[in-house]
Amino acid sequence: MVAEVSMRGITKRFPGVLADDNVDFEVETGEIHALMGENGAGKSILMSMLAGVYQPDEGEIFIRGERRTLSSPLDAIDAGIGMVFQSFKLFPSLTIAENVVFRAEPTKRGLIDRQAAGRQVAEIAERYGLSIDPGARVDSVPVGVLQRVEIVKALYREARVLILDEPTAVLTPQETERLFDVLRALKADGRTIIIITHKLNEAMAISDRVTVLRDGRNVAQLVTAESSPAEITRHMTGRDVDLSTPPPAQRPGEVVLDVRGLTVPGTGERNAVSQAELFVRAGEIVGIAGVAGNGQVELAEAIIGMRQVGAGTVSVSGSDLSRATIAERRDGGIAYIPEDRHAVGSAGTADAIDNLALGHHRRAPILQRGLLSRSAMLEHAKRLIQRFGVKIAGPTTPVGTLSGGNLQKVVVARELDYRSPLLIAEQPTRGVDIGAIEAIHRELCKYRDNGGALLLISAELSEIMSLSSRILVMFEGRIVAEVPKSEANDALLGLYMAGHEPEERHRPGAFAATLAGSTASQNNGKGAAL
Ligand SMILES: Nc1ncnc2c1ncn2[C@@H]1O[C@H](COP(=O)(O)OP(=O)(O)OP(=O)(O)O)[C@@H](O)[C@H]1O
Repeated sequence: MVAEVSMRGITKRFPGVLADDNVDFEVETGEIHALMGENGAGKSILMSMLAGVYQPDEGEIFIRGERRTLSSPLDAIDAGIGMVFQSFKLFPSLTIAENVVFRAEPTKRGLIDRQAAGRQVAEIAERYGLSIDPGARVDSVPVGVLQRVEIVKALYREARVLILDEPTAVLTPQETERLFDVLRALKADGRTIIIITHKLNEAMAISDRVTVLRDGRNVAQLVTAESSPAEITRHMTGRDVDLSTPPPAQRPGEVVLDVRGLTVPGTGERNAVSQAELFVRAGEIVGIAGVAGNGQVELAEAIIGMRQVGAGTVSVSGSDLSRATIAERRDGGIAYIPEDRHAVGSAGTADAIDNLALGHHRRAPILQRGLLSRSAMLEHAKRLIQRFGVKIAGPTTPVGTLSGGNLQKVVVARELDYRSPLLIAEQPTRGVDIGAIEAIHRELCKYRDNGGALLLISAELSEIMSLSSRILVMFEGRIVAEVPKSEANDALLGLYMAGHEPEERHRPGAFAATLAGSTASQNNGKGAAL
């Protein structure tokens, strides 16, 4: 049988980096094929060559037995290949429908038929259960929706081969299930799916076969049903990885973050965040769960000062920072790992030395007698690159060229190294490989054990449940429930995330009331420590 896709002897070099090294990669028609490997293993670049974004230095590509030169994405689309990338390739000022049909617009009497475009996009979205509003402008919708737009865009072009680069990173468990239903339907239709993923459970659930890349080489091709997560992990990392639940927190200390009555205006009628009340204590991790777009990002941005607040206060370690600038808040003790590591978390054209020094440049040893010390910056960068195992050609490499997971490590390393009393971490392990997730979780727990207060916002319920001692659930801009770790499970959190009324003891504030009560009785009725 002729393979749908056959890449033979593919090599791709960048200055100082051998991204793919003589890779053979084959995918059968109508299969779902998972492409796995650590950050920087060469997965995205290999698939970018199939999508016509990059050209191999050596090797050949055959599509259904025919040798093809894919010099551009248009060539790839012509060959029936569509790719949904990790970083979105959308025009912010255009609508979702305009983005989807861009360069393939339906026309009527020679003019673009906007109505038909909106209708067709809505039809695809509905058919595959991807909820989007075709008329909404791209810059007005949250990151989770953007991912769905990218998926619809590829589906609109009716790709025979659909490549998805970590498509579920921004989806909830329920949305992921729905996407998998879509993928299964596409497969039943005879289409071929290649899914790049770091999630073993996803690969096990959805794929027929798995190819593993390590250091740019194809090290294993496995039939999923005959393999196991442990075997795949060993091929990816060359070692056994400990993914057991990290040890629980010790007794938390004083309140570090205290948010009261925080309201953040939204773009429409509804507030993005309404009357949020929350606190995080020293030595404690508090998780925020919620379907993307329910105010989590706005809440974090309001706390760090990136967003205008309608009402309410934000205090850190007893200081009211509600009117402070971002720089003052950072100096006041807030570190921040933003959801969008490209646009917010890093400067892509700057090198690792500069990116890792950001924020640290106002303090010794990097700031010396009012001047930046380049040698201190270099030492700082080298130390963090080593500690976090960032795969990078050298400290002077622009971080925009790093693989997604490695860029994430740069941002996490920089923010943890502030040793701030409060850390707000949004999706800290999104797109990060298994070994690195283990490392980042270990670092976050170490931060907590050293007395740090961590507000963790994550779409990964398993991550939230394994790290947090309390979980707040956001729905339509409100904190609607508060669940202690001991009572949390997927099903319960899923219900609250979908807006179900919480049980009495999970109502927000119920925990603080218990705490205040017990502290009050311990204090002989002299009042709560909160
Ligand atoms: N434009 C570029 N210039 C220089 N090096 C690059 C460029 N793009 C990628 N690289 C390097 O090529 C290697 C492979 O990158 P690739 O993005 O394929 O990794 P990946 O396996 O997809 O990783 P991740 O899981 O983190 O996304 C990495 O070391 C990366 O830093």
